[in-house]
Amino acid sequence: MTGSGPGTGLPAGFALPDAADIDATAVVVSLPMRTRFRGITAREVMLFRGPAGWGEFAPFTEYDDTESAAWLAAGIEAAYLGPPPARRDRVPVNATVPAVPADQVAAILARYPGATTAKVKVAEPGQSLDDDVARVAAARAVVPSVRIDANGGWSVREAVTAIAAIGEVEYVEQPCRTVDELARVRRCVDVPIAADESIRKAGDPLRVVAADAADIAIVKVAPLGGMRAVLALAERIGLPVVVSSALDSAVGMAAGVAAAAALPELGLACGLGTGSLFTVDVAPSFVPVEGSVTPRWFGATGSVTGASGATGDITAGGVEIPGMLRVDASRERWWRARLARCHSLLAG
Ligand SMILES: O=C(O)CCC(=O)C1=CC=C[C@@H](O)[C@@H]1C(=O)O
Ligand SMILES: [Mg+2]
Repeated sequence: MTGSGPGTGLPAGFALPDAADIDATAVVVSLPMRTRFRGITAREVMLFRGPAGWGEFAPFTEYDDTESAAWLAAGIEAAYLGPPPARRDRVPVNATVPAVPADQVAAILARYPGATTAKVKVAEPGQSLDDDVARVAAARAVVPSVRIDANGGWSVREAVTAIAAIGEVEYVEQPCRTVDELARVRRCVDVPIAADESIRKAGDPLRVVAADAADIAIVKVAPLGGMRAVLALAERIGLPVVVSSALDSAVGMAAGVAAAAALPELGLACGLGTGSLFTVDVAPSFVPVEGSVTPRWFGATGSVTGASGATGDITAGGVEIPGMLRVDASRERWWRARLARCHSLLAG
């Protein structure tokens, strides 16, 4: 059985491990968050171990199996192949500011020591442009460079108005939902446009280039099918890239940092500092030092304590999962069924 193909990122000829092998070491945890982010206050992730270390399978719960299969490929790549060779030992990261009231921004930025760039969420449903302007201004008061992410929340007209009101930013990420709208906004404003959902959720991630819709590509390891898929896309897309997290645990973050460390060129800060959004993680988070994080891999060496198919603590390869983070039996069954379905899609 091989697992290569579009959207998986696994190399041709790679022997897909059996679902039962993955299931045997799989653990599902729920990481509590300090601040609501993309509508959630706890992040569920499934973790498993292979010969190269830990891998993560954590598509957001509302994602369907077809989209989620790429996330499984990324976890399998991590656990069975490990990281590609690194070209640098420091990866600059941005601070990530959720759609909080402006008076909370400074406290959030304090968790990113030395970061000089903040990515501020805007266009949150139920909030106003004044809220966005105030939040961005609060970030600008602390860091020299601010980028914003609208997650497709604006129409073209709203985007043009909002960008003018918000003022100078490094770039605007996904101002509108579609590629054509991005292209239209890009023609109307001077600020660079970054594509995120238009790449990670697209049938063809290169369409943003053909449509002249973006100046910068946001690339994420899990949705794109793995570290090697990100490197291949970065080579083909011909735009500066920003490797960002998918709200990963420390295990998934290790893959994001490894991909960023392996890129031939990295000129922009990456969105890999979201470990700070969790109150507790499965390993010490990638907390920035002087604005950068250091690649680290959660390997397969050392003893394993604890069993996956039960409650209780598990430690292995630098990962420490306290039993209290593990989900209840019904969530565990849901994740294992999802794993089996996505594995079938990869195998097929
Ligand atoms: O880029 C960052 O600073 C952090 C990552 C981040 O913003 C996201 C992670 C996960 C899901 C997404 O809604 C969100 C994004 O849109 O980029
Ligand atoms: Mg984004």
